[in-house]
Amino acid sequence: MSKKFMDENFLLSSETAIKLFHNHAKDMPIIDYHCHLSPKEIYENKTFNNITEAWLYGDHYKWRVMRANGVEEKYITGDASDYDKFLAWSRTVPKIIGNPLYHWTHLELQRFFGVYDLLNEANAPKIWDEVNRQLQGEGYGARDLIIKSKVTVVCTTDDPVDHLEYHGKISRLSGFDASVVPGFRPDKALEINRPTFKPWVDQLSEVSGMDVENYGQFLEALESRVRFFHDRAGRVSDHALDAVMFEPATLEEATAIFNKALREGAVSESEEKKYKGFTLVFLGKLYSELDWAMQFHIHALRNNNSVMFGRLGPDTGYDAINDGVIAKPLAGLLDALDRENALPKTILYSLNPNDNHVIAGLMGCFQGGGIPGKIQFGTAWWFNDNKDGMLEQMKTLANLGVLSQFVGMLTDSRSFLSYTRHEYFRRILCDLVGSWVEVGEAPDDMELLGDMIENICYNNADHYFNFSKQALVTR
Ligand SMILES: O=C(O)[C@@H](O)[C@H](O)[C@H](O)C(=O)CO
Repeated sequence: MSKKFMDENFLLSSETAIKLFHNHAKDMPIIDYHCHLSPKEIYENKTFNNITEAWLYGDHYKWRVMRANGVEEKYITGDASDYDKFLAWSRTVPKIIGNPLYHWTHLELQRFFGVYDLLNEANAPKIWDEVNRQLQGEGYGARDLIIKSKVTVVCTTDDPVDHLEYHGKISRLSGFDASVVPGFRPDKALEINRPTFKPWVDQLSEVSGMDVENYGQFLEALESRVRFFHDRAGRVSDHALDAVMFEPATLEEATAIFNKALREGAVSESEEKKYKGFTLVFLGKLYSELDWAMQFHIHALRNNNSVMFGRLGPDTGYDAINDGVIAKPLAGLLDALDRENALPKTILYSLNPNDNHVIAGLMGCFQGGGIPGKIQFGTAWWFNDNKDGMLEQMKTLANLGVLSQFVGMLTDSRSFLSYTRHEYFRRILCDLVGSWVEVGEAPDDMELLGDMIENICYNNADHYFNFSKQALVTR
């Protein structure tokens, strides 16, 4: 007798797993410590005219499988009607069994709209009408969906030159109990060989109100933005290290490379490694002083389709997994900070699962300071954000580190309906731990295991990030 599709015990294959999920995971709140939601849309409590707006306007995960299913681009990012785009998605969903989007799509229909029908072309008209009726009613604005999902903290991803005006506006809202805090994403300060570098330096000067004519002034202005974010409840940085580039460098070397980049443009690979090495150590020391968590998202191979990059820009479903050597440069970077007693709390993610043991191994080299889980092996990211990837990441972490100190899941999403990814993760986590009990590899001690589950679902992140959970009134 096959198990009912996505019932209340979805992904739970033992009595222990069922008890752990329903009694310890299901009702825990959520700290979404990395996502790409728009602070403006949160402040404006953006509503959605239809499910295409909520589902398909920005989700490159869905765009990617639609293309693979043969859907023409006009029905993905083009000028087709919202209904026709929804129909195209409805035709795609029955074809993506085995892909997490099949589960996420039905979880979102179940949890936010009480719709338990399968999404397919035949049911599409009925689901379109019912879901849109609800979306156009009360309680489906961006902030409503955050509260409905029991989210206490949303950490967005923001450029250092961002004014964070919407974070300030949100913090002054009455009756909205979630905190929306900025995430410091200084990629444009690091990517010295990209065309964005010099224009960004000019922006930094303008926004900071400081002259930036040399590297020392650049670092001062960058520091002023870190402190600007900190004053507005920022406690997390995020770096996309598509390749881990690190070489030790002196201030004089980094200064000369910075000046060369501004004067001549391109610098050599070795110069780029030295510049990034010095600048990342500078920032890491600041993060450590301010007790921030530093995130490294490693090994994305971005914008591989140059034609579509030209048409649609980044984060549009044309990225892939990079490969390369990360162990030695990453070890060098972490050690450079640790030697100065300035290694901050750090979360290491790699898009390449071949790096899992490298990261989990390195993680163990730099724990300490009395901080539980100071160095984290980050949750399964992007192409790994599926049942197999999550299990692989958690088993590797358990085998090489301390799973009980894991800060758990994040959405990394641009959609306000993605919070069911936390439920998906929690079910997988409970089934993994439950499976150990079923075969006698873990004690059937529901108090011990229940605490472990609740900590991974929420409490660890609460302690680790120490976000302010009061609505913040910023200056
Ligand atoms: O670098 C990023 O943060 C983005 O590429 C992001 O990770 C990606 O677009 C995504 O959302 C993966 O889940």
